[in-house]
Amino acid sequence: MITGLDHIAIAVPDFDKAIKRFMEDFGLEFEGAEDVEAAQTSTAFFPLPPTSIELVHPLEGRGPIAKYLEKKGGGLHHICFRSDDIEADVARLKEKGYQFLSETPNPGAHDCLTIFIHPKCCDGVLIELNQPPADH
Ligand SMILES: CC[C@H](C(=O)O)C(=O)SCCNC(=O)CCNC(=O)[C@H](O)C(C)(C)COP(=O)(O)OP(=O)(O)OC[C@H]1O[C@@H](n2cnc3c(N)ncnc32)[C@H](O)[C@@H]1OP(=O)(O)O
Ligand SMILES: [Co+2]
Repeated sequence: MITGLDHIAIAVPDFDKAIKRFMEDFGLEFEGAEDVEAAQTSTAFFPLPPTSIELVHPLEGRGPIAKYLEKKGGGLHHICFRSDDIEADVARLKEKGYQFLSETPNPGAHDCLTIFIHPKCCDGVLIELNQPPADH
């Protein structure tokens, strides 16, 4: 079951500058940065309960965010729904015809399991589902 809006992600061409902007100009709490090798992405989180802002930037210049930045320069990249049973939600949504971008969930930030639905399935919005670890 989907239980909340875990985060809203923004793709940024200058990671340090964007972190500074969200901290200093918008006054948000900076939780920290985390490189997610499996997603070839550097992430930075700003908790804004009950959700968070996630900044995403290419890790070592490669991966999906690099391609997105090449085309668009930056912008709102995806939204992420939190799930309490990601396998069940994936199965349920697959039955309805949603196309997932991997066969199974992969490691994401904060030790979550994470999987993406193709934007063409949701009116052009890239949707991530994640499930926090059991001890979260
Ligand atoms: C998991 C760690 C972390 C976390 O929260 O825990 C993250 O969130 S990491 C986030 C980075 N990871 C991903 O984005 C993985 C999923 N994304 C992909 O697999 C690709 O980016 C994909 C398939 C969405 C697009 O890749 P492709 O190689 O097909 O790129 P194209 O440029 O050819 O795009 C095809 C088509 O999709 C549209 N598009 C691309 N990105 C987005 C987007 N973020 N939002 C909406 N639409 C998007 C693009 O414009 C093309 O549309 P078209 O009409 O065909 O021109
Ligand atoms: Co995300």
